[in-house]
Amino acid sequence: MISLATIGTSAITEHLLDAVADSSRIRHTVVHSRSAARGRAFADQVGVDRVVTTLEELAGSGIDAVYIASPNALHHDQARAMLRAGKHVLVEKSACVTPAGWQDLVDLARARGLALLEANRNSVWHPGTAALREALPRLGRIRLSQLGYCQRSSRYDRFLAGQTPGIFDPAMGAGALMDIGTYALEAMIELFGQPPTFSTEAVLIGHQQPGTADRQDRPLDPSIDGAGVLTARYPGHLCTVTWSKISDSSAPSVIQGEDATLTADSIEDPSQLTLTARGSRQVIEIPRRRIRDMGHELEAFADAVEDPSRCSLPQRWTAQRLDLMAEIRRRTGVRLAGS
Ligand SMILES: NC(=O)C1=CN([C@@H]2O[C@H](COP(=O)(O)OP(=O)(O)OC[C@H]3O[C@@H](n4cnc5c(N)ncnc54)[C@H](OP(=O)(O)O)[C@@H]3O)[C@@H](O)[C@H]2O)C=CC1
Ligand SMILES: O=C1CO[C@H](CO)[C@@H](O)[C@@H]1O
Repeated sequence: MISLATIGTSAITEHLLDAVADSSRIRHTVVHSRSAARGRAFADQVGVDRVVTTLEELAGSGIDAVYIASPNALHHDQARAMLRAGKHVLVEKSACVTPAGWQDLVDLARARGLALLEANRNSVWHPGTAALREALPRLGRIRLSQLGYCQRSSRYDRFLAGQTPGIFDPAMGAGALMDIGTYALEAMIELFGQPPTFSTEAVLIGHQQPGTADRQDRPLDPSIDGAGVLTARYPGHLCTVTWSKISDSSAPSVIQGEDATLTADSIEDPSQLTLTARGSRQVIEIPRRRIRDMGHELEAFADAVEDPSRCSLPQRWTAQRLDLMAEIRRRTGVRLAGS
């Protein structure tokens, strides 16, 4: 039984713990919070005894593994401290702000024989993503694809009111690309590989500075991306990827081949795929226990703890995506702390 600690006491840790409750291989034993009171309240809610408030205590707490669900900018240092203490690490997306930070963690995990995975819900361990990959050969030559994840953030109103919630804070390694663009880009890389060339644009948002309310064309400071688009050029195939935290889309993701078209209801949590060929239509239902089911990545992590060599391929996908995201930020003028 793998003894697991959690870092972070927000809703996503609760989702992960729903999956832990279903697992016969992982047990939640320690809660880390910066605040003893918040940690205690969370630990009581999820039925755990031990609460720690520092990484040093966590490192010495006898756990085998850690799930890190703090803001992106903190992931690298927290993961590094845990790997150095000999703990396996499952770290939320985006795993690191920079590709170099991720490579540093991968090198450390390999040197110590530890599992290190990014907690990508829609990586190939998601049965919907796996089904998408399996269906691709039935499409014939792929010519056009549109992948997207656009969801207006519940925290956007606070941003509009002049606050900077973590998810829109450059200091926290956040923004639309890092928060949800990551899912569609991960899918693109897993399905089609790293694009040889691409073009990209972003919608930058920021707080009005005094005296600039009438200057909509003026770059705002500090600025972060609210939405973005990328067009990847593969040989004979164009793939457009869209992401937004300031507007919603219910449009499905679509992959068009010369022989058939494949549609996914959502790219971050595919639950229904439709394969349409001339004159035929096949619907593929992907059973799921709940919305935001983290059970697949949790079981993949348990497998990786048993055999850390299983991390190599997903680690490479993470590295490729973080490289791509760094280049997108460079081209679109998004400056995150530490990058
Ligand atoms: N897989 C998925 O579906 C989802 C993944 N995520 C990912 O989870 C991670 C956390 O996201 P989210 O919950 O929105 O983030 P929050 O800003 O809500 O922070 C999460 C936790 O981190 C701790 N924390 C917050 N701010 C700081 C800080 N400045 N310094 C140190 N610790 C801090 C807090 O725990 P405490 O105060 O107890 O220390 C908090 O509960 C991100 O990487 C995000 O991308 C998020 C949502 C869904
Ligand atoms: O991964 C994620 C999925 O969707 C959330 C919004 O509900 C995001 O904020 C989050 O980071």
